[in-house]
Amino acid sequence: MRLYLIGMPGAGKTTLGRALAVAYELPFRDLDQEIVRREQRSVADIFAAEGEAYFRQREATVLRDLVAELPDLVLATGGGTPCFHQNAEVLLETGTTLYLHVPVEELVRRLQRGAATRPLLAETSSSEALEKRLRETLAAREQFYSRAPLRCSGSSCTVAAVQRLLEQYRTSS
Ligand SMILES: Nc1ncnc2c1ncn2[C@@H]1O[C@H](COP(=O)(O)OP(=O)(O)OP(=O)(O)O)[C@@H](O)[C@H]1O
Ligand SMILES: O=C(O)C1=C[C@@H](O)[C@@H](O)[C@H](O)C1
Ligand SMILES: [Mg+2]
Repeated sequence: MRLYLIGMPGAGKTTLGRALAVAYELPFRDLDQEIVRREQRSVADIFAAEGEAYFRQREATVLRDLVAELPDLVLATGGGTPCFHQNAEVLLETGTTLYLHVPVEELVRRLQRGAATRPLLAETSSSEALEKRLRETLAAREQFYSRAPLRCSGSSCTVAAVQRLLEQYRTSS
């Protein structure tokens, strides 16, 4: 089985993905970390040196490589992954996608400290600016995120809750 976690930066894709991989005894990969490993430089450095278009190309390629390589997988995607290069179709066609929906106020709390190191949030100097950027980003991305057949919200995104969701989904489809 392949399980893909999508959602905004700070939604908890990596944290929950790791825990789900342990629970299901499946390999875990984090798409951002795989890109960093292959490029031998940070996401911020890739954006700074090559620009976003280059990063999106690498993201699309590494996603497809991982899918081809691993029939069993829990994958934490990057925040923008489903929004570029038909990646959403790859996710929908090759596994089960779960959208982690977290209110913007909570994302601001989680991201406030690390925003400077995130290329797309870097110039948000105040929490108001960060909140505005996150709201705009979510509004643009919701159409991609909401294609996921499974969704959990805020504090209900626990391992046990996702396991129940997956079980219901499997028996109904
Ligand atoms: N359910 C949760 N409740 C509260 N804090 C959480 C929860 N899940 C994750 N966090 C915290 O929120 C932050 C972001 O979590 P995480 O890195 O898992 O998110 P992500 O969706 O992978 O984000 P990124 O865009 O950086 O890849 C971390 O500091 C993490 O400890
Ligand atoms: O939301 C985004 O577009 C991004 C989120 C991160 O996971 C990284 O993939 C990168 O910083 C871009
Ligand atoms: Mg992550």
